[in-house]
Amino acid sequence: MPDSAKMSKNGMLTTIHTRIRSDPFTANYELVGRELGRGKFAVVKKCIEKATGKPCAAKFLRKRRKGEDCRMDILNEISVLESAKANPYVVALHEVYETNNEIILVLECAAGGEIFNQCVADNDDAFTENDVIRLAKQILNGVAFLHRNNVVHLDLKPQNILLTCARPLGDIRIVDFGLSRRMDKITEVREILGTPEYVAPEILNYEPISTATDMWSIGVLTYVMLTGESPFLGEVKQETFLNISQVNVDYSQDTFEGISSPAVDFIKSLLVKNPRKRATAEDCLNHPWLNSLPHPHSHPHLHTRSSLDEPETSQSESEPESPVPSPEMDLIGSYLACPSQGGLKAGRDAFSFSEPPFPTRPEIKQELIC
Ligand SMILES: Nc1ncnc2c1ncn2[C@@H]1O[C@H](COP(=O)(O)OP(=O)(O)OP(=O)(O)O)[C@@H](O)[C@H]1O
Repeated sequence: MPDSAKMSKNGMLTTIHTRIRSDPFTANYELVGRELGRGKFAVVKKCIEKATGKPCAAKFLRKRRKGEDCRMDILNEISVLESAKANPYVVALHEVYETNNEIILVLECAAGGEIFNQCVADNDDAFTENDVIRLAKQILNGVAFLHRNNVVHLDLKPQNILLTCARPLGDIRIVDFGLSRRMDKITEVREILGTPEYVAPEILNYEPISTATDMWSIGVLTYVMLTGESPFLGEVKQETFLNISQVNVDYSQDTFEGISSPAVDFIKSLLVKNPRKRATAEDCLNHPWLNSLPHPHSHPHLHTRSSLDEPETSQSESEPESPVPSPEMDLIGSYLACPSQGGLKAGRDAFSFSEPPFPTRPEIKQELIC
């Protein structure tokens, strides 16, 4: 049965076309191996489709969270996945099952795990600059597709960019659309979204969000992929937020040793406080760094493994143009940012707080994302 509902005022899309199955998931899939990962309200497990032997990833999402029914949030995630199914860099959704307590998304399995692991690796598994160029093009291809379809991801970070294969280095898959929003019919956003190290200054300042909000996160992501360091990470969340709002970034030779200057220029075009002056995904795809010849050297953090001998995968040429025109993205809504719920874990978790780190706009009623 198709499940449909209205667009909610905060940009959640809850009309879906995928049939929600009520027969037992285990009748059609066998769970195998260990957990692939988990988030706050979901656990992801590897499974095999019995009929075909195909490996998949089953994301088990709890419908009730903190005493609230969050089924609509899950429908929003499904809806976004559906709208991005033509893009090869957004994880594919195969099927959806529903039980009393959970909704199970059967996803394409990205067997190479999170790029986070290679970002923090200090050995031969770390990325070279050429690897980062190839992966950044793929991330931008996926994000440009979302943006053309008026979708913002709002939680882009190394834990949500997966690899089809870690060695040899495969292609990326963007996952976790739990915080994603449609930007066209949105009237107001009064939620706290994102992950401390990756959130844009406009979120901390209660200013409108837009596709540019994702672009800031891509700037942070690229910095982390190239240097292995998180540019705004402070000892405590308040320090992280201060670093973000002051755009306090270390572009020193020391940090960027062995990394080309177009790479630094690329990051600088994204870590711009004013969202209107930030590069768009299309701008980035045309940036000289992504269109340069292979770089002969790598940062010491990155070592020397080269991706040059690995096959190039399909890029934007294969992707159909979206018919949806770009909307005005700049008066979408306001975020209310709130303070810490404990120590940072190198950006693993999206945040939602109980009190703001900075003075709040009194007229904004706080609504926590569940
Ligand atoms: N398709 C997939 N293939 C392989 N691993 C996956 C897949 N989807 C998710 N994972 C793993 O599970 C983790 C959690 O998934 P996801 O981020 O979608 O869950 P979440 O509960 O929405 O997370 P969060 O609390 O950060 O919002 C991912 O970081 C990743 O490691």
